[in-house]
Amino acid sequence: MAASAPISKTIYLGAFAHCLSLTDLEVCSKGAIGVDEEGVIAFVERDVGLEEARKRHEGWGGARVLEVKDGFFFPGFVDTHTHAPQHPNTGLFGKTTLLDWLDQYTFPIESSFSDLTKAHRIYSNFVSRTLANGTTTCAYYATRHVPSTNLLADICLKRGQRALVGRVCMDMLSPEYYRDESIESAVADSKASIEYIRDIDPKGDIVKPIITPRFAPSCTADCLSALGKLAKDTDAHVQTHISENTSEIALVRELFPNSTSYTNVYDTANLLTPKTILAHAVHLSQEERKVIKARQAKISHCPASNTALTSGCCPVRELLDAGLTIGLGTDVSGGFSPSILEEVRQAIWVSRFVAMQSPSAASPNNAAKLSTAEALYLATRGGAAVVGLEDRVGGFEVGMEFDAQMIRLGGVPARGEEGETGFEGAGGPVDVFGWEGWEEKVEKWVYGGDDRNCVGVWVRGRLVHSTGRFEA
Ligand SMILES: O=c1[nH]c(=O)c2nc[nH]c2[nH]1
Ligand SMILES: [Zn+2]
Repeated sequence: MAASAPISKTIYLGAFAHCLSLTDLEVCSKGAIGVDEEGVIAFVERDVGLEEARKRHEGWGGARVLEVKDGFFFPGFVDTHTHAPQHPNTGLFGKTTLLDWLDQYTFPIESSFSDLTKAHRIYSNFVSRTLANGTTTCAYYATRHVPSTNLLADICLKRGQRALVGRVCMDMLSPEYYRDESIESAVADSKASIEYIRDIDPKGDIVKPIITPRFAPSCTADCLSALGKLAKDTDAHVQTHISENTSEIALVRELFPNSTSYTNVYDTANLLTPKTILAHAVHLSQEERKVIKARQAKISHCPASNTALTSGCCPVRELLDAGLTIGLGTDVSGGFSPSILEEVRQAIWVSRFVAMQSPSAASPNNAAKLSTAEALYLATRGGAAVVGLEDRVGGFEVGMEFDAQMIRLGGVPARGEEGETGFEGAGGPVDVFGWEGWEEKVEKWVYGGDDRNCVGVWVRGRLVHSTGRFEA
């Protein structure tokens, strides 16, 4: 499955689902998606069999055919915010909240990434884990070490996962043992990593660098400004955290007394650009939302993390209504899962908690609730827009690149045989009885599925993960 192996022209046959807009999920029970040798979608046919699809498309008679049985194709997920070095801490947060969690769990593990052997083991494992969960594009925080940050980019490129990889900058309020020595060294190290990543993938088709000030409390104003200048000079993406937790917001107020808001701290440093990803955005004021929209910066919604660290319930409907561009982020290891499907569920749950916070408990604010279609949109097209790939990935459209996952619901080995456990042999963790409509099958996958249902993953038409449960 080398990322550089040539690919053959393929017709992906069978059911597919994808989002047409925020609210509109198309589920096609009998489709044919033609993908050329460059991994670009050449045609999308609905309600046709193989012979009809071939007849309609000259030159596709000899194309390889890959049929999905008992399932459907779905666009690859986009994870707009996660921390690869925190993977060993997944599930470990106890009763901490953001600031004590950073000291207790996060800085110690991240600081150990000066060890390249350890970094190789953990990063390889995490990239495998995210791919196995259908993540075809991922915005990664690494650590402040240049060699291991570059190694993460190497691994993503080799495995064929699209990635934004960021070397973390932090020149204050972090422990002595894990801090940039100076603004100059923070900028020079960031530059070195940007250059390395642009060197290994000059067109940025698979991996790109992303400038990564950890968050305002761990960067001086001068460091933030220097990174804003670096973003301008290099036209690179930027990622940081914003307005995650109320104690953090109070700390920012204390550390930056001349700024009018958390958003204003980044805006003053010229860090809010159309290529900026702001993770969390739980407690933004109306004014901050307006500034972020005006700068066309993007939001990564990280519901599992926000609940685990009791940071708050992000009012996603309000952010959508304010016109902001939003994707989902696993935020491992604040978040407890590397799966964007899990974030889809968590985003839906959190929207319901927001709905139940309405003044009348007897009548929830239904407008706040995200539908399944909306959450899937955030996981695919929304995320693609957050990382600047909205014209290339996120849906099945002619001219887009084929980033996809094959979801199987039936026919996958069951966890028990009939008679022994009572399971009827349905696939993975989702029981399908045969009478469900396709929309219902998608719903069942969203609420009950996991990586056992994701049997194949493609990036630009190239197979990058397979469980061996289908014939390629
Ligand atoms: O969820 C988070 N994870 C982190 O590692 C982090 N650092 C600053 N703020 C943060 N928030
Ligand atoms: Zn984070």
